[in-house]
Amino acid sequence: MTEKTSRVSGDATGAPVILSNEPGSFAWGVLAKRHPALIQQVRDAFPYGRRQHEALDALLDEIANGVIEPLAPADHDHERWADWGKEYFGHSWYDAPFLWAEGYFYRRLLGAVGYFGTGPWQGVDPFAPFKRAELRGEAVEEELRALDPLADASVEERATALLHASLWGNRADLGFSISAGEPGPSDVTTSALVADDSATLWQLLPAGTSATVAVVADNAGRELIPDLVLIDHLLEHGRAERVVLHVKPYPYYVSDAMTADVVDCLRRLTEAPGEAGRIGGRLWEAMAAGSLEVRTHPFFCAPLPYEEMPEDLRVEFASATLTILKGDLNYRRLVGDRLWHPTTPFAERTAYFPGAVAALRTLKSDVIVGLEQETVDALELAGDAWRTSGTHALIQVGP
Ligand SMILES: O=P(O)(O)OC[C@@]1(O)O[C@H](CO)[C@@H](O)[C@@H]1O
Repeated sequence: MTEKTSRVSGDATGAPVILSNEPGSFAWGVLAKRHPALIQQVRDAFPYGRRQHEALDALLDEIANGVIEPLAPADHDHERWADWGKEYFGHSWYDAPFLWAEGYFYRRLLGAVGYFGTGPWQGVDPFAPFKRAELRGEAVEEELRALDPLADASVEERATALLHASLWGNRADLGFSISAGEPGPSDVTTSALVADDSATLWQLLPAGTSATVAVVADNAGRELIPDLVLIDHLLEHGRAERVVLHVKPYPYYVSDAMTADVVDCLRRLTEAPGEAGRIGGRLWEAMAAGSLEVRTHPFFCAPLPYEEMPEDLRVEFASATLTILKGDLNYRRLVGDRLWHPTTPFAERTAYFPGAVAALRTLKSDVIVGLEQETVDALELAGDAWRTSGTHALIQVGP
């Protein structure tokens, strides 16, 4: 890693929890630079009134100069956050665990713009303009056109291409592009995979069985479209009889998908010509038939690792043949947001998971497990910020 590693706090597991208090570290940069830039983008995208601008100013000031304040007692989720944040309120944002601080930042941002209030801005997604622009953009257009030649490829080639499209779709996250610039769509290849358990993934889903696959979505738009195309492939080729797509209950981490985003993506697909339109039509029917179902749960916006998932979600994942977790944040929550030794076995970190789980993730934060030592050595030798720059990806299956 050429970047400074985040300062951390250790405990009995031996692997330190990532904090944001080391200037120059990735986590510090997210709080000190990415979040203020995001607030500016949101201000520019909406004609907010004075109340919202003042609340956003206060949030910026609190993060830069103050201490973490709790939610107002009248807020609907005050009690939940009072519990999750009791150790951190009254301390600097930079000294709280990075995972917690980011989750709470998004909750406070939504509060500041009136998302949870009773006024006219209730339910207005502050990130919707960015998501919409992406969905209407040339990159999506091109990606949809690229589905046409794939229709003639062999089933195996198609399966691999669609799995990789879903994987690399994770690179196109809007929060990431705030600090990293627009990712180039075609400058990455499978050789950038630092771990590849795709053979195991396909073995878990042999054609013709009655598998249920849970897909825990990450970003909308350029990530969700290839996720949906992969889901269509699983259903169409009998690798799954039923797919449950889990999305966020409210706007989160800039471009995370909610039900409204699934609807927008399905419309985008159905309105497209050629193969994309046919896939969109099939998915629309799958929704009506119940073989594709969208669900959400408050835990998806909780600042907690999956190890602490509630019982109803545990039962849900236990009943799936395979749960596919998309993206960097889900990975951090799956293995724990800590500086593990990179060769710590993925199976060890996911042993608590109630069923088979696959992570499809481009690397956009310091957390990593399950690598071979020679892979780590080669990555370190290359000298770039391989853990955080989104140039590398992984497919890992456990436990
Ligand atoms: O979960 P995603 O969309 O793949 O990534 C989320 C992300 O952009 O947000 C965090 C920093 O804000 C990082 O963990 C990661 O880079």
